[in-house]
Amino acid sequence: MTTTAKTSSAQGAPLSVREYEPLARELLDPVHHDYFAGGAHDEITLRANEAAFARLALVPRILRGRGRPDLTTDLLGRRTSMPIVLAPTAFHRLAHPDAERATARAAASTGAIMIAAMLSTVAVEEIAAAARKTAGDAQLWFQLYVQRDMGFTEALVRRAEDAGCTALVVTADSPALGRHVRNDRNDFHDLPPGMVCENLRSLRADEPGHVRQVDLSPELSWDHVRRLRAMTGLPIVIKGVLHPEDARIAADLGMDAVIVSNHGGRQLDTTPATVTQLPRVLDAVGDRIPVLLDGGVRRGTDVAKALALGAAAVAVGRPVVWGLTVGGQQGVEQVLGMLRDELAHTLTLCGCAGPAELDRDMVAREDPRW
Ligand SMILES: Cc1cc2nc3c(=O)[nH]c(=O)nc-3n(C[C@H](O)[C@H](O)[C@H](O)COP(=O)(O)O)c2cc1C
Ligand SMILES: CCCCC(=O)C(=O)O
Repeated sequence: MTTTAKTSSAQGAPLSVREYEPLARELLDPVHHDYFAGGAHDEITLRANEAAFARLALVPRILRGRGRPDLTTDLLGRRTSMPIVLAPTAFHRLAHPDAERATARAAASTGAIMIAAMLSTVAVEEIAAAARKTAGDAQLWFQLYVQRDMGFTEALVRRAEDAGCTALVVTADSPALGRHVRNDRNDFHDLPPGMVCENLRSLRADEPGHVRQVDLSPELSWDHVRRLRAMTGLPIVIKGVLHPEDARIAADLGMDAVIVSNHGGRQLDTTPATVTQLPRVLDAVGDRIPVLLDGGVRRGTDVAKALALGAAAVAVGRPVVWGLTVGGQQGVEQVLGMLRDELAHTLTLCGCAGPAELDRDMVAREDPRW
């Protein structure tokens, strides 16, 4: 095998997930690229998420004769093809005209769970229809920013239920919108003409689905979540957990899972990298409810590290947007396929028959003094 081949995207098809980013950047309006790529304030957390994975080392086991790994995973009582979920990301029409429909088809054809964003540019019913047409058993979770107007929140929940979504993902790290220097500089605060948040459309003429209609409020509390719990039989996942105590409260209130997330570094800057905070959250609730993680997952080895520490699954945000931008449905399929194949390869090299065979002893922290 030669080792001269350049892996740069200029040489042909991308060979790694990261190689999709510069390709997407070439295609996107620079203002929209900044929106997708950016993080809050100094983007310290944005960088920290990826850097923390690089500081962890995998310690493989040898000669265990495990054969080819099986990636199938149970999440919230249902089987999924792999422990890699599509994180909710808003505004897919900025990336590709097929928008969330393409993402949903790609997730469905890969057998992966898509978390549809409340702020999607295609209505949840249409996203669900696209997914189901591709695979009858496609699983869609619905991400919700709980609105203080609980009547409106309930209307959204009913739409998600009626569309066949099988879980609600409540984003809890956004009592205010993160400040993005890039968006401020670009004066990007709403969608361009002709695009709206389809799930926010209402019959009122002054509410045609503008981003500014979204209520991100510091008044939101566990009380709202309790009311949501009483409102629906769907499993509820709390996204944006960093403090172990919050994970404990979520479990006490009957939540079905939590996602350790700092919103991809887009909310409070200087929060810890998610993978460094994961063990603390797992120590608090890991034996009670599944703990997922997102932020900075770019390689199968990153997935394996999070799983080895005890995550039930990971979610990916920006890589999906890059794939969508570059190739619509096919681009997202390629990105998901790469992560799946890299995870399978990593498990093989670690001597594991499946994600469940990874354990904490197989991850070591690289000591920077060595
Ligand atoms: C462009 C973009 C839009 C996002 N929109 C949402 C959203 O509407 N709701 C939400 O809960 N999280 C949103 N997120 C956060 C993601 O769900 C996820 O936490 C984050 O992207 C994970 O980090 P990663 O991009 O490094 O994979 C968004 C992230 C990005 C990059
Ligand atoms: C009001 C836009 C919020 C979408 C979002 O969550 C993000 O861009 O991170």
